[in-house]
Parts: sequence; structure tokens; C-alpha cells
Amino acid sequence: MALGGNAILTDNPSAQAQQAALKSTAESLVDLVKTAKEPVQLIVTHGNGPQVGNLLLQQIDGSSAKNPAMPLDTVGAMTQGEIGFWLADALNNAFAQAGVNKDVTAIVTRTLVDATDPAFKQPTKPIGPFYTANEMHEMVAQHADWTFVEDAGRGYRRVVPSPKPISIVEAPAVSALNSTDQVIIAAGGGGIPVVTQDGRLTGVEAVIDKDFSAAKLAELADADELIILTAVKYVAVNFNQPNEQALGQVSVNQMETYLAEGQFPAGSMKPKVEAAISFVKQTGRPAVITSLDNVKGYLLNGDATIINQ
Ligand SMILES: Nc1ncnc2c1ncn2[C@@H]1O[C@H](COP(=O)(O)OP(=O)(O)O)[C@@H](O)[C@H]1O
Ligand SMILES: NC(=O)OP(=O)(O)O
Repeated sequence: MALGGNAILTDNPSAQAQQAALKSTAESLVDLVKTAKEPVQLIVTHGNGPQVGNLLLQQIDGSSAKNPAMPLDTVGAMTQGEIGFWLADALNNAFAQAGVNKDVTAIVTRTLVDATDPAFKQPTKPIGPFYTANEMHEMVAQHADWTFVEDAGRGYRRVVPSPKPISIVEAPAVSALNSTDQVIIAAGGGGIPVVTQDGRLTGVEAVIDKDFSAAKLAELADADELIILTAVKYVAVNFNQPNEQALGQVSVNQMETYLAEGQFPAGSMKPKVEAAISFVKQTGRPAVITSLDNVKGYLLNGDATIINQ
């Protein structure tokens, strides 16, 4: 299961507010585990775009020779710790409250990417806060190598490279723990990006899309299905147009046609649809895109966007 931004962050980026959002998320997930018709084994992945960008800024603002700023891969690892801690705590408490005996483990997870991935030369992944045009120009004056994009009318955001995952280094450990019926939190923030260099793994500065990593981990962990949770109940064609049409059961072929038509914007619905298609093609199993609010409804009624072969 991949958790979208609204599962963690409201409009208040304080630790307390994010923990409060995750408390509610955890309660939904525990409710789902409790009410599912069959036993549910969960592997959960989450995003980190706002958090990794904010933490990166704190590194720069607070750094000194004795206390140097950490690089982006390390900051990504820090956000796995941060959100993994919050989510594990929230799930433990929600399970205890529901009288369900289940262990929860968050795993620091590395994601293998290709050092020659063209994404390293073309930053696309928005991280951190939104800026006005003036604020953005001030940032560029101080950091000439930073790239910004305008994000859907909401302001400007820094973008960093986002290579595609090739493999998840800790996938065997995730599978082993999952077979003990624990809830596993893994590949948070898409996983810490690593490349193979001279026969060893080394971190690289990037932020991987969590939906692509979730699809890769689901494939490697032999998951029965991939569930991508976001803020909408259904994927739609002609989204936000008078002729918007919600999608229920859809074939991969049909979804690829919609993708080719440009129905899904880059940076929001497109990576989710691409990740879902990739999982279905690799495994022959379904991928679901729906909202956190509807996930229980999906399990009970099958009502969501469900992509099948
Ligand atoms: N065709 C579409 N169908 C449904 N939602 C869409 C579509 N295109 C864009 N969206 C928007 O994309 C959002 C999901 O992207 P985003 O918010 O970036 O994901 P995340 O939940 O992972 O943070 C949805 O909540 C919706 O507002
Ligand atoms: N890493 C990642 O995909 O984070 P967001 O979902 O928060 O953008």
C-alpha cells in the first residue's frame, strides 16, 4: 500500500500535526485489517516530498563547519526514520486500541537506481515548501544550481532528480518479516536512492517517487495487490471537466490509451497510473487507486479504480 501526501500532511507541517494526521491514517488502516473478509498482510510505503524538502532547508540554514549539512540521500534516510517512527507509533497505538495483537516494524530501505538514468540531468520531483515568484527568485540568487517549477497554480517548488527504481535492496527482509504477519513500513519516500559503483552500493542525491517504489516492492514481495491511496476515490478521465468520468474496473490496455491521450498530469496522477500499470503487467495481479477514506469500502464492496490485465 502506498500512502499519499494527505495521509501525513495537512496544511500544518509541525510534528504534532503530522502525527495527528498519521493517527487518523493508522486508525483507517487498522479498521481495514479488522474488517477485511480475509486476513490482511500489509506492507506500507509513504511519501516524503514535503518533509525531505523542509529537512534539507533546515540542514542548510543551521549548518556550520562543526555541524555540516547532510546530503539529500542522507536527508531522505532521515525522513524514513521520522515518518517511520510516527507511523509505527500510530499503528501500534491503533492496533492496541482495537484489541488487535500485531507487531509493526519500519525498515530503513534503499532503492537501487541506474546511475545513467536521464532523470539525474532533468529534475522533476517537487520537494519542500511552496514559494511565491519573488521568494523563488531570492532562493535562486542564493543557490544558482537549484531548479524550481510552478506547481499547478499553487506556487513554485524546488525540484530534484527522481530516477526510476530498478530494485529494492531490502525486499528479501521485507518478505521475511511480512511472512511473520507483522505490518511492515518500507521504502518510505520511495527508498534511499543508491547506485552500484565499483561493485558496492553508494547513495545518490535524488528523491524517488514512492508510487513507483511501492509497485516495485509489491512485485518483489509477491503482493496479491497494490493499493495506491490518495485524496480521490477514483481516477477520472477528463478530470475536473464537465464531462469528467470516474473509472471503476479498467484494463491495462484502456489505461495505457488514456495515458497516451494525456489524461493524467505528470507529478500527480500520471506516476500513480504508470506504477499501477507496471505492477499489473509484471504480476498479472490487480492494482487499485482510491482514497484513504474509501479503502475499507473498497475491500468490502470493490468500489474504486481497479486496474486489471
Ligand atoms: N485524472 C485524474 N483523476 C483523478 N485525480 C486526478 C487526476 N488528475 C489529477 N488528479 C489529482 O491528483 C491527485 C493525486 O496526486 P498527488 O496529490 O500528487 O498524490 P499523493 O496523494 O501521492 O500526494 C488527486 O488527489 C487529484 O486531485
Ligand atoms: N517520495 C515521494 O514520492 O514523496 P511524495 O509522495 O510526498 O511526493
